Amino acid sequence: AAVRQGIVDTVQKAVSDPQVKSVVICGQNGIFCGGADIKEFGKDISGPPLVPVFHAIESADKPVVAAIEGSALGGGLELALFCHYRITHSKARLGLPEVTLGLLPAAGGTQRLPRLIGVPAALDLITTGRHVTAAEALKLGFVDQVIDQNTVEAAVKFALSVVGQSLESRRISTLPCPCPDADALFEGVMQKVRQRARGAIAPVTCVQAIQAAVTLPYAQGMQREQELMATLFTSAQARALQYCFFSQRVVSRWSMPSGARWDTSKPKPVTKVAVIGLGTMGRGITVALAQAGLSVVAVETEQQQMIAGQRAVSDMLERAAQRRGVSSAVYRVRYSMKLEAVADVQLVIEAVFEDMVLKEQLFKQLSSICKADTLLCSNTSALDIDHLASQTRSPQLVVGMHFFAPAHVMKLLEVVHGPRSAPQAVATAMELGKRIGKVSVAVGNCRGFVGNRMLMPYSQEALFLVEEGASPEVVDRALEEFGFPMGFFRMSDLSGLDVGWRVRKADGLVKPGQMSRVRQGRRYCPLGDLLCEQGRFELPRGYRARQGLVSRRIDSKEVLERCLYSLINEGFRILEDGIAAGPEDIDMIYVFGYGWPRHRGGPMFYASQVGLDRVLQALEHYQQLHPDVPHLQPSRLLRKLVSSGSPPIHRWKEVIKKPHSAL
Ligand SMILES: CCCCCCCCCCCCC/C=C/C(=O)SCCNC(=O)CCNC(=O)[C@H](O)C(C)(C)COP(=O)(O)OP(=O)(O)OC[C@H]1O[C@@H](n2cnc3c(N)ncnc32)[C@H](O)[C@@H]1OP(=O)(O)O
Repeated sequence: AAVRQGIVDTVQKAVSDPQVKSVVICGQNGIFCGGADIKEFGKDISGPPLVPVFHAIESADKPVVAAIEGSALGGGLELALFCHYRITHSKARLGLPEVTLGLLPAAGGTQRLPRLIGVPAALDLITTGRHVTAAEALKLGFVDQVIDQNTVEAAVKFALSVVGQSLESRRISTLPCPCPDADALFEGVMQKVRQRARGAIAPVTCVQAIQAAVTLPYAQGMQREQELMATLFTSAQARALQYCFFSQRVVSRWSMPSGARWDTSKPKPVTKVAVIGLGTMGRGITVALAQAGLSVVAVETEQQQMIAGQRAVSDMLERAAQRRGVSSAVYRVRYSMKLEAVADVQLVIEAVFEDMVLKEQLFKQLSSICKADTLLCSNTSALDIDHLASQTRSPQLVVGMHFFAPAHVMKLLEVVHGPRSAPQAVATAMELGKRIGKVSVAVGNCRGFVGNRMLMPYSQEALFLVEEGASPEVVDRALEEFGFPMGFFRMSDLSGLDVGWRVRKADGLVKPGQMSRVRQGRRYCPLGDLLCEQGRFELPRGYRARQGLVSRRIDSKEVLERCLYSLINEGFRILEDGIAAGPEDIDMIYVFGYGWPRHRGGPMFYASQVGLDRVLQALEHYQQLHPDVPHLQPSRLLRKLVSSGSPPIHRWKEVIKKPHSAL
């Protein structure tokens, strides 16, 4: 509000003072403007409206120049688009990212950008919200000059040089908005956006607003923009997306149950890293590290795997180099078939087959080969980090670094601390994650950590629903309509049914050829095992008949409640156990690692929006119907939160109080 008031007062003064011949608008400390303060959005917005004063800038009879350094995003770029000229530093980033916050650029962005750069380019920028470089902005035509020197000085010089020149063609509101074949264009774009948006309303509303720029005169288009913004501004999706924006930053300020924190633990410098194992995960991890400029030693002891792995890594790096317009020689990867090659690295990431005995041996060997202060990390997706640590001479230097496939693409990294992991080891892994562009979340050590632990009840419910009569398609359709890119069954098919089968075997749950539906004292569905054993895909009907199960009609409400609420319930247990520091950590893991739709904020945020009492009631209802399913038993924390009046999510920590490690 204070910035808006400052802009209004100063612009009015500058425009009306006859002694002022031209005006330059710049930001402080090398940043033009990151846009509206998102924290103001939840409340009643105070301070003056900006659009009228922005129009006063455009209609001024003296040149107004934006000097853009750092960022010009959202309302910041919209302000610049009202200026007559835009001079930009080469390192600046520009964009209209409102769609990522569940909004649209409502200070004229949807009406003015298409007039300046054409409808197709504006549609791309506004519906994706992507940031562009100054060079791309120049090419697209929404900045006038890109410079490497002092931007404000250059803008002042320029502003003085154009005093007295006609400003007619510089007023974007007066430009036409031509769009040949508009109907076909918008129909095609709308279809594409709907498909990509998976239920998010903001991208679709952005398209409607841009369409108004084509079909309506400027003033009416501006009014339509306001009306459409009003439908988004207080929406649940906007709240969820803005929660995600802040949560992504909250999780970087990690803490451990011991009290160790991000701001009191200093990471160790890391320049040279080793990756052990060149399977799918090892390849992706090697590429991610090399792309971030680290020197990587990739070790694989099996010759065929080494040949295939080396080729795959080289291909990926070659493509990355082409995209960046550099030679692939900038990437430093050395390959070796001997473990001794890791002797001088500062950090090792083990990515061998998911087998505890194999990993135990490897950690023992690494502990004797590596320097005493080398950090030893495991990419295991579920195994006990503390047990691996106990194989080494420095257990405090062992942490989990759980990547998600494909590791050079997926944004999530779970950094797993065991009870003995030193804060510095966690700080180093978190810092490395940040350096390679990951959203890193620090979590405690338990079976499956956070993400996979919560996936267990979710996947079991999906299978139980099929036992009871739902087809895999019905389950997947409900989950995909909710916003997941893939339902449980499609996801399992893609990642390989044998992956889960191997985990269940290791847990002693698989009894080949046996149909028993109770294992280890609880309900179990052997369908997945039977599929793997027999290689069959049309199994459920015959299976139900053999088991004497009577099929019933299952609707998408039940699919969602049973799959999602049981996953959420496990999330509450994770919070109770101190495995995750807060609900934001769980939510970012699900948004960045498991395809949870971002516009629904993550499972814990979703629970808070549905209403904790409703989640509790539904769990109680299903638990009565299925008393042999322990994961439907509502967690203590959920009950405690409901009996504390279901506080908003940012106040859950007060109810959780002192977290403790279960181990
Ligand atoms: C002068 C014009 C103002 C416009 C005012 C408009 C008033 C509203 C009426 C009209 C409505 C028009 C519609 C306009 C809507 C918008 O403008 S929505 C906002 C659009 N902008 C963004 O989405 C930018 C978001 N921020 C970023 O992308 C990045 O933060 C950055 C700016 C590129 C900087 O990145 P980096 O250097 O990596 O720092 P970070 O760690 O990300 O951020 C530092 C801290 O700043 C907080 N923060 C950043 N942006 C905002 C923001 N827009 N609002 C509130 N807070 C923000 C961020 O949370 C960090 O905080 P801490 O975690 O506490 O350190």
